[in-house]
Amino acid sequence: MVPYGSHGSEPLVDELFNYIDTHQDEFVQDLKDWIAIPSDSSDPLLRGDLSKMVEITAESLQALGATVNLVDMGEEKLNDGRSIPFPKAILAELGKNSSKATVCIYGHVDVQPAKKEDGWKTDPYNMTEINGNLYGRGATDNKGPVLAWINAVKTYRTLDQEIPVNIKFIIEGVEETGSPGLEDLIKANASFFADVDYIVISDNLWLSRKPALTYGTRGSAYFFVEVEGGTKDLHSGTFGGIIHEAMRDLVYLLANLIDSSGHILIPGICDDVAPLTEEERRLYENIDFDLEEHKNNGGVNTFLYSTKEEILQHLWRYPSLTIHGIEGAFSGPGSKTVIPSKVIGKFSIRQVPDMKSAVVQQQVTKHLEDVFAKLKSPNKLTVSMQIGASPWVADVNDPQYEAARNAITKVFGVPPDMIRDGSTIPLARIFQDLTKKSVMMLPIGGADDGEHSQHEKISRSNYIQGTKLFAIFFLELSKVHEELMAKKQP
Ligand SMILES: NCC(=O)N[C@@H](Cc1c[nH]cn1)C(=O)O
Ligand SMILES: [Zn+2]
Ligand SMILES: [Zn+2]
Repeated sequence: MVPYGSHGSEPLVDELFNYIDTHQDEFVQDLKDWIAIPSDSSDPLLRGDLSKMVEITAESLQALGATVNLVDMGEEKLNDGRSIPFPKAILAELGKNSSKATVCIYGHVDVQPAKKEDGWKTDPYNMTEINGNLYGRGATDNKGPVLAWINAVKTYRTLDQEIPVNIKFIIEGVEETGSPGLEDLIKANASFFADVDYIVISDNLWLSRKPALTYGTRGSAYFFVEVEGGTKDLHSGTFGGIIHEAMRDLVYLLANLIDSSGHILIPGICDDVAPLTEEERRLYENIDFDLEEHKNNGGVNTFLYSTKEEILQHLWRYPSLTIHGIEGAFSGPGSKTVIPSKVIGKFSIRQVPDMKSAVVQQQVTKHLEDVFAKLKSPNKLTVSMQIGASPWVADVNDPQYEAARNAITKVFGVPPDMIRDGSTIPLARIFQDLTKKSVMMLPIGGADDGEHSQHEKISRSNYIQGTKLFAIFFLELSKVHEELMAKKQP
């Protein structure tokens, strides 16, 4: 095995890049195999596939020489009272050299739901390459990036090159449902994380065609608001006009959450939002972000705001409220004349610094109860917060940010934009709070990848260049870590 540094770094970089370029079809085939497994964590019927996906990931890590531990995550209670096991989480480690930095990579192998009937042009579980893009559910969120890390490690192993850092992996299978049980897992495995110096997450997108480094995410407070009218669904010809319909109450409640200009109607909800400083305001000016392209990526005509600065601030540093759906409502084709007996409205609030989930829960519950009281309805209202994930913001002066900036510049020829993300990675803040370690997000997905949407994809180029980025990041991280350790020597 050739130790890194004994022959200068550039020949090694060339060797790594060359291997990755010449083996790219193999890496693409691995992604196709992974996407073929419908590991949708929201569907209890697919729990077997999800567990299989976790096992396959564990086997890939074992094949790299990692020690792999599959950790039990307990059981999920379903709405119908049944319980099914959560997929196990993977804790794996590769290398235990105390003179090297230890980096912990987090990812998830569960995916959002996807059906061809939702309007996909291709089968979401049969990865299809069109014009350099790899289409399939999980391509960018998050199977592609997880595999890119595995590819990077595999490249070192196959070339018999020493990996310049110790690597740990934490891979889970329920990120898309809010990572239940992950906080307990980290607490229960404190010794696994004790020697970790840096935590890296690659589970988001660039903002433009320029590579990015992400130092913050919004949180998520996800609510169910249930209105129960009677014991069974009824015929609207037989009961319509003589009863208090649950759906009418629910629609009224949902309509009182947000107005048409995007203003959240819950009293006090913005009280704790951190004020915008002059220094932060200036940050938005230099970020590469094309509003027209973003509209195009989303397939929308008009945004609620007209300037780049306003749009970025409303994605990153102000809360938003989205109504996602209604369980129990008639939603199929045709004209069914039903009165649903029980309906559950689902909405979430993307929380920002310095909002707290417990305060948000109390404000939302009180508001909905007050609005409901005005209806004088005999129906039963229940409000519950299903997910309470906090926002996360990191210190961009941490050494791993310097290493990532260097690696990005080497691979893509330009330094990254420093960005935040409007979505939620529950683990980022949990890790930061529990381990007090530096957390960074190093995305490889393109701005137009369409996470959670129809036609999700990752480009072949981002997947392969991303694999190179991760391989070079190990080298750059070992350098900045060594410098840091040398400075700390008396
Ligand atoms: N790629 C990260 C991601 O999509 N995370 C989910 C997590 C979540 C939040 N509430 C429910 N799930 C996201 O929607 O941000
Ligand atoms: Zn994700
Ligand atoms: Zn996701």
